Amino acid sequence: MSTETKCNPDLVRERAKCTFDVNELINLFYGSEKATKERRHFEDAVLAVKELKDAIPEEYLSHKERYENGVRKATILRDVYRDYKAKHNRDPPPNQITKAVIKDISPFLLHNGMFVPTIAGQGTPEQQAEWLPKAESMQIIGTYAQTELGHGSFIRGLETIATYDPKTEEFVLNNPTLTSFKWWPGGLGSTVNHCVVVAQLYINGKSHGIHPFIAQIRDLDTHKPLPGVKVGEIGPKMGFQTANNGFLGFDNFRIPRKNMLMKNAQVLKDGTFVKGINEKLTYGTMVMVRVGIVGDCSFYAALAATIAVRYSAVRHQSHIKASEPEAQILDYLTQQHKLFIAVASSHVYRNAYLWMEKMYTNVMKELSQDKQDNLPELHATACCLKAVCSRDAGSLVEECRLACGGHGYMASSNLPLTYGVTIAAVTYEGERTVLLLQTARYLMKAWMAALKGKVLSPSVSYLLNSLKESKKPWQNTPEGIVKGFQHVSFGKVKAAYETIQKYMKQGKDYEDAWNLASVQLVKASEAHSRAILCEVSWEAVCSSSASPNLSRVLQQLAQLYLTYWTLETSGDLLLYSNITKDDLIILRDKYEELLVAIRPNAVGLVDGFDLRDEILNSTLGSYDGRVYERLMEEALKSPLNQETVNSSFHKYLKPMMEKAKL
Ligand SMILES: CCCCCCCC/C=C\CCCCCCCCCCCCC/C=C/C(=O)SCCNC(=O)CCNC(=O)[C@H](O)C(C)(C)COP(=O)(O)OP(=O)(O)OC[C@H]1O[C@@H](n2cnc3c(N)ncnc32)[C@H](O)[C@@H]1OP(=O)(O)O
Ligand SMILES: Cc1cc2nc3c(=O)[nH]c(=O)nc-3n(C[C@H](O)[C@H](O)[C@H](O)COP(=O)(O)OP(=O)(O)OC[C@H]3O[C@@H](n4cnc5c(N)ncnc54)[C@H](O)[C@@H]3O)c2cc1C
Repeated sequence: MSTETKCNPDLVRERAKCTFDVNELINLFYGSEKATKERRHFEDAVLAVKELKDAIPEEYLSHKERYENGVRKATILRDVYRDYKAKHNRDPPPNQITKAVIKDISPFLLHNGMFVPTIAGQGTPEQQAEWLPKAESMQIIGTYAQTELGHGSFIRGLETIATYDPKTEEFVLNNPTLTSFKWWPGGLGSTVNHCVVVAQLYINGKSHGIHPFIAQIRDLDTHKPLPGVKVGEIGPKMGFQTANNGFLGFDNFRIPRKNMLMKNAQVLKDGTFVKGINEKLTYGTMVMVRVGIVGDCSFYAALAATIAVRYSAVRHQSHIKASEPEAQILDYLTQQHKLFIAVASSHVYRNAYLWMEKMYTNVMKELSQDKQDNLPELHATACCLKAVCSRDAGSLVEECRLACGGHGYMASSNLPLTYGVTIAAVTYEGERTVLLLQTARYLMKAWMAALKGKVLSPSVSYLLNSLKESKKPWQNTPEGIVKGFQHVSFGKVKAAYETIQKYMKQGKDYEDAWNLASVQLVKASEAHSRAILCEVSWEAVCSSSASPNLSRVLQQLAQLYLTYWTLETSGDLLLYSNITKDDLIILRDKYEELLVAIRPNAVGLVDGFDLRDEILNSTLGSYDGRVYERLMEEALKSPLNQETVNSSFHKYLKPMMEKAKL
């Protein structure tokens, strides 16, 4: 981090006010002092590579140049990872340094994030032995090709066909229609030479559902598409410009039988199909990534909050009191209301991610012992938390951007790009509504089990408790608020269930009744997620090992999250819990008190995310607060500023002005 001496004086004053040890917060957030040291050490190693520094901001590059620069840097970054592993005999620690290098999304994201994990999770030991060493060492580069032009959410409807030919012991891949073309996979455009293709399996004319296959699509030497492969890039998007998303179609393209990933289901040489123990295990990589996305949401909220809080400490505009100098905009309570929820939410998502990671690891362990009892709970929880955290994080990033006024609209603030990338997570890895409806299926089942008095899984056990105990008087404590959110979820689950029953009594079948109740079902899933986020984050704060000074601030942040959402969803609480108008007024006052209490620590709190200037990549958010200098320095990099008079003057403006004289 830069030294205090070069800092904007407002930031120096803010840091002096902080009531806790920022290093303690950093170590707590990242797990330990050792984890912080190792992460910083690795980040240093990456940032020391001169070739990874961009000469000019990426926004000035063409689409093609931007991609090529992305690939160039991704390959260098890959070398740094490899060297670290060779030297330390372990992978680099979790870090976000890719953001400092690639800025947008790496063309290797899908290779590391889904191609390798799918081979590891869906391949037999023999298949893993064959593919993993090549993939991990980057002898081959892959992606995860599932979504098609016509189908993304409903994957049973995928149209890519893999027909088994027992004579040659091969699968024949075909994309018979335009809508069957793969569309979206990252890296597919021009980067990868392999992919996991999710396709409908046909044996002797019989369909056996969707399965993952490994296909080599480009020649390893020339990189040309292999015969029978039509592949390309899908063009510019809201973000993800360097992710190199692509399309792909096969025309009678043959792959060996061993290329079907057969950990779950198998096709024997003679074409016998052996079903797996649970066909949904084929969806395993998506579950893992959904858990990871909750962690990503923590990062994006932290990044946007760091930029906006530091900027708000430096920026002065208008007066709170006419007699005083122009105020730091961070002193306006409305600004605190916009920003502190982003700081608090980052901690909430982080705790939820750690909680989900544990659940995921346990279920994977159980699955390896053929125990599937807790898989539905994992799937349902990953779906709703991914859906709610990504949407909320997108809104928080946008709010932080808006909170930076006009400068937040500058690409150099890094907030527009961050918004584009964060909001993508609402759609990828399962569209929000679709995932919330998956959780709703689970909630309806849990509700029916609760009605029968059965024991429920831990994450939904509150439904049974709420059913058994009549509503107790509202308590304006964090624990009381958590209970309140559980009552809301309980009430919404019950109402959605009863709505389905109502439509069925009117003669509708279950599917139509489900569709008619689906707005309520989505809301029930959201309420369930909110109850989990509140409970998990409050418990994490209460059981943390933080010192009293830090603990006080972390509790304030967690309470801010609880109170913010109580006030945001007061209508629901009035409907489904025993909260009263008076309680809400007390909580409104409490919320204002929390904003005021957090205010002196605002800069310390974002320093506690320990995001380096290179990761922030923002004129507004640097540690030293040299906002205006950086804005001007960045503006001067514009190619339009490299010449005094642009040729368009002579070509267009002057002729126009001269014509106007006639
Ligand atoms: C400062 C802060 C620092 C913080 C630092 C934090 C660091 C931590 C971060 C990360 C950690 C690392 C983790 C790794 C992350 C790596 C990320 C990199 C990758 C990013 C990728 C971005 C690019 C995007 C890729 C993609 O989008 S790939 C394509 C994704 N596609 C989808 O998601 C499709 C969505 N659709 C579906 O999943 C399904 O179609 C469906 C909606 C689930 C429906 O399926 P269907 O077969 O039709 O089932 P149903 O009939 O509806 O249900 C039947 C039954 O099955 C159950 N079910 C369904 N799915 C599952 C499942 N997965 N598991 C178990 N069970 C399942 C369902 O519940 C039903 O059950 P019941 O019948 O009992 O109700
Ligand atoms: C940036 C980005 C990167 C991606 N990367 C990859 C990748 O690497 N590999 C890959 O395979 N895919 C990738 N995808 C594709 C992504 O997984 C899909 O876009 C996503 O799963 C949503 O599917 P869809 O586009 O078909 O949306 P649709 O399902 O068509 O959604 C459109 C609307 O229909 C609604 N809808 C659909 N079904 C239902 C239903 N059953 N009930 C109620 N409403 C419904 C949705 O809620 C939504 O409002 C990526 C997408 C993006 C945006």
